[in-house]
Formats: sequence, C-alpha cells, structure tokens
Amino acid sequence: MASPMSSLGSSPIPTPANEPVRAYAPGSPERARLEAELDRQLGAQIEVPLVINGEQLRTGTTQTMVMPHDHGHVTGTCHQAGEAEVAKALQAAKDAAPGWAAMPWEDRAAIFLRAARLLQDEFRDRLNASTMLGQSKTCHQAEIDAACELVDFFRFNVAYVERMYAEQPQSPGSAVWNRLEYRPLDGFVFAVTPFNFTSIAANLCAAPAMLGNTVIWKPAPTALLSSHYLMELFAAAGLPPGVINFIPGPAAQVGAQVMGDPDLAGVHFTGSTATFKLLWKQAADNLDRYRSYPRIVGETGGKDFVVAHPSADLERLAPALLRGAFEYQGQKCSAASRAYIPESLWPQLRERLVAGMEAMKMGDPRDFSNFLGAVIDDRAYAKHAAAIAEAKAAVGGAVTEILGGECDDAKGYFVRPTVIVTTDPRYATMVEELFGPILTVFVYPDAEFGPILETCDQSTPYALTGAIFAEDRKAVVQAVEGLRFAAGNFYINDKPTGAVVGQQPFGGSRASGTNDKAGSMWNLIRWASPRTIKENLAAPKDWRYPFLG
Ligand SMILES: NC(=O)c1ccc[n+]([C@@H]2O[C@H](COP(=O)([O-])OP(=O)(O)OC[C@H]3O[C@@H](n4cnc5c(N)ncnc54)[C@H](O)[C@@H]3O)[C@@H](O)[C@H]2O)c1
Ligand SMILES: N[C@@H](CCC=O)C(=O)O
Repeated sequence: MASPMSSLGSSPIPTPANEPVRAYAPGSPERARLEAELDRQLGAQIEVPLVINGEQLRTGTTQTMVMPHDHGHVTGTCHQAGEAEVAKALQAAKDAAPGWAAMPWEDRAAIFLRAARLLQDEFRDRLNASTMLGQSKTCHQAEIDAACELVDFFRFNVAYVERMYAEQPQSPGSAVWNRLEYRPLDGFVFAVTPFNFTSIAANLCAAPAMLGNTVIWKPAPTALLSSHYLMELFAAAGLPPGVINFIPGPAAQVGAQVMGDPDLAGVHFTGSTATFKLLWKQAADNLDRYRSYPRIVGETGGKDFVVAHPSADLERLAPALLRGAFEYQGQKCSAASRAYIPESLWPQLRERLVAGMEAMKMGDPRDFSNFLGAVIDDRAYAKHAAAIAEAKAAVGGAVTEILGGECDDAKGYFVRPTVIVTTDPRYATMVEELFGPILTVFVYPDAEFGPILETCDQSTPYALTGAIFAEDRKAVVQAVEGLRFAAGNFYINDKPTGAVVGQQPFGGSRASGTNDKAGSMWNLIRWASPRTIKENLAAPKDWRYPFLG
C-alpha cells in the first residue's frame, strides 16, 4: 500500500490481530511473574515526575497516591504541574511539532508498533500490576485493558492510518495528478483522560500522535501509577521528546490554561459528561483566540441498558447482567446500569442474580480469587452509598426491594453488587449515571414490550451502550429499530460491555459523546487536516477558449 513521505519505498504495515488474553491460572509462569511485579510495585514507594520535552521534572508540590482497596497504603507521590510547568509543556509541544510532523510515516508507525511489542513482553506485567494496584482491577480486568486493548489500539490504529493515507482522489487522464496530503492539525492536541481504562488513557495521547500531532496529556488523579508506566513505555519505544508531554496537576487550573492557548487544535477527551461540557464551553469562550477551530472529540457518560423480551433465554440473560453490571465494580462507561425485565421472567431471574451476587468475592485484587475490587475513591464511594441509602428509604414507595447494598469503607472503598428494583421507570437510579456496581431493574408487563422500548429510548439523555435479549427474531428487529439512536454500541443477546478493537468500534452519541469511535479510522480522521494538491502536468499555454475562434 502506498504511503506518503516515505523514504523507504512502500512497505505494508504488519497485519494486526487481537492480542490473546492470558489466563493467569494458578501455578502458571505468567501468574508468578505478575505476582512478583505486584510485590515489587507495592514496596516501591514511587515518585512520579512530570515529563516535559522528554525531561523529568519535580515541582515539590505532590499528590499522594493510594490504593482504592487499601486506602491506608500509599504507593507513592506524584509531582503536580503549576502555571509555569504548563507553560513549559505548551512550549515543548509547539517546539517538537515540526520535527514530529516531518518524520516519515513508517518511522512514526514503527514507534507505536514497538510500543505494542514491548507491551506484549516486558511492559505487560508493569502495566497490569499498576492498573491492579492503582485502579483496583482484578488480573483479568487489567489484562483485557492495560495489556490486550492497548496492544490492539497501537497495532490496529497504525493499520487504519495506513488505510486512511491510501485514500486518494482520482486523477483522470494524463494531464493532472491529484493528491491528498494528510497533515497533522495546525497546533497541539490536549488529551484529558479518565481513571477507568489504562488503554484509553494511552490511546487518547497515541492516536493524535500517530498522525503527527504533539500532545499535552493531563492524566486522571486516580490513575497516576499506570499513567507513569505508560510514559516509560512511550520513552522505551523511542517516542521523541516533546511529542507527549505529561502534566498531572489540578484539573481546573491546568485545563483552563491549556484550553486558553491560541495553538490548541484538538481536544481528545474521555470522562464524565459534565467535564466534557465544561471543556466545550471553554473552547467556545476562547474561540476568538484560536488560530483554528479545535477538533473536539469526547466519549463521556452513559446509562447503559439491557432490555429483555419475554422470549429471552434466562441461562444467558443472568450471566450477562451479572458480568455486564458488576465487572470492574460497574466502572466501565459501558456497564449495564438499568434493566427492563418482563414480569414472567423476573422471579427466576431474581433468583439467579441473588445467587450470582452472593457468590462474587470482593477484596484486594492481589488475591486472585476475588471477582471484584473497590470503587475508585472516597467521592465515588460516598455517591454510591448515598444512592443506596436513598433507595433504602424509598422501599415501599418507588422502590420494591434492594438486593445486596452493603457498603464498607473501613479499609478500602467497597460497595457490594447491588440491585434496586423500582416501580418507576424514571426513578433516579434508572436515569442518572452512578458509575458503580448498582443495577436498577424495572419489571414490566409482558404485553408492553413496544412501550418499554420507547421508555428506554426516551428516559435518559445518554446513548452509549445497550442490549436486547430475545429469542423471538421479530422482537430483535423491533428493538434494533426502536432503539436505533439509544446506543452507539448495540448488542443482541450479549452484555453491553467488552468492545474489542478491530471488532466493535466504540462510542456513543447524545450526551454520551461525539461518537468518533475509538479504535477505528473514524477517530483517526479527526487528527488529520488534509491538504489537496493538484499538479498540472500539461498546463494550457493559451487563455482563450477554443469556441472563441
Ligand atoms: N464513553 C466512553 O468511552 C467512556 C470511557 C471511559 C469513561 N467514561 C466516562 O468517564 C467517567 C468516569 O471517569 P472520570 O471519573 O475520570 O471522569 P471525570 O470527568 O471526573 O475526569 C476525566 C478527566 O477530566 C479531568 N478534569 C476534571 N475536571 C476538569 C477540568 N475542569 N478541566 C480539565 N480537565 C478536567 C479529570 O482530572 C480527568 O483527567 C464516567 O462518566 C464514564 O462514563 C466514558
Ligand atoms: N470499551 C469498553 C468500555 C470503555 C469505557 O469505560 C467496553 O466496551 O466495555
């Protein structure tokens, strides 16, 4: 496939394939290696520096890093950027831009393919362990995120960029040669990243960088351990200084300074809807200062649903709800958090949910028999505990019963898997995002499948993920049609989580984001500013039209 700016001829990118998920079975060598790395990081007391223009910087103003499942255990400290460091990072991104943009595509691609390869090998345990300790993921949840999804993001995105670059206009006849030059944006990109996926944090920086952009990265304050190892991975892969500048710091202050810079050319965000709207408003307020219109790409909150039809297969519905709602403590933007269940299925489903929830062990992810860890921090814990307390107070009113519901923050921020059963399809936890292990169920009369699809579509502002469970194909068709705009990722007889790069491009619309589909060409297109070049190989020598005689 042809590539622009090539100094090496035309060399196809190696064909990507999804990274196999390791099992970490008891006694396996991979488990022993991961356990050793967990022990190493636990005793390390790391000091995380800023990284600006490839140089580590320590400001002396630090944030303490703790583990959600053992908040008394400090894993280290992280230096915080102030105004001067943000200014320095902005300058570094601008200074590095021309050299990075001029680097031949094959060489940029090779850096990210090298990052993928390093992550498959020596960096895998480092990233998995830091994600387990810092973000309280089990080994499986860390593996599918920090290792597999990130390897996939690197390898598939490089292949998508190659396809995108190959997309060229026609040049009919022999007199013209038309070309599209895929320039980077005219300025830097601001990557603002969430706590819940290490792979998303890396990809929000790497995707614009692949296209030749330089990046300012503000990481989440609750994912600093893994963010630090990501910076080490980028450096080990040979990313030149200044391409990704790492500036942890106070969000509002760092955000306002970066958003006010005239050279801001793009925002690559994943996080809450509220923060994204704030960034968008800041962009609007600064519009007259900017040299160009910044590309604003954001994947945000959700109120992801499962609708079951009376024909649904209970054997598959129950595990889908248990895993879809409670894996990683419900802290996936895709997690099922509301379910519409026909009354004929509810008694049996309830039994299965109770059995599953009670069997789910919760605790420190270093104990590999745990299915769940803790929620991310005290704020999240307080929010979930308050929602459960309110629901308990509503029993006998809009709430019929609560399954689970125990909370305990003595050692870690632990919230047991909880199901709230409501008689009101617009009850608070049916419509508002909680981002925790809380599923709200509305039980509907079997005959009201049509109206329930409408309620599902209309009752929240979000449209991220959703699922229909039905064996009756007509019901599937009805749901696919009726819920067309209710979810950007729609699942038939499957849980609404677990999108795989290269298979289910991810993103939602309405209040859930700009739906630019992470891990696909659609996202990458946002980071290029194409220039059309027409070359006339036989320009006319006479200005007169032939018909003028
Ligand atoms: N749609 C998706 O693909 C997707 C994926 C993951 C997470 N999410 C969403 O993310 C949210 C959870 O993540 P979170 O708690 O990290 O979200 P958050 O909005 O609290 O934080 C996200 C990032 O924004 C930063 N931030 C906060 N205020 C800011 C400001 N004023 N200026 C600049 N930056 C600011 C934070 O420090 C963090 O780096 C949930 O709503 C979840 O649905 C969505
Ligand atoms: N891509 C992930 C969700 C990412 C958001 O947190 C999934 O499909 O479960």
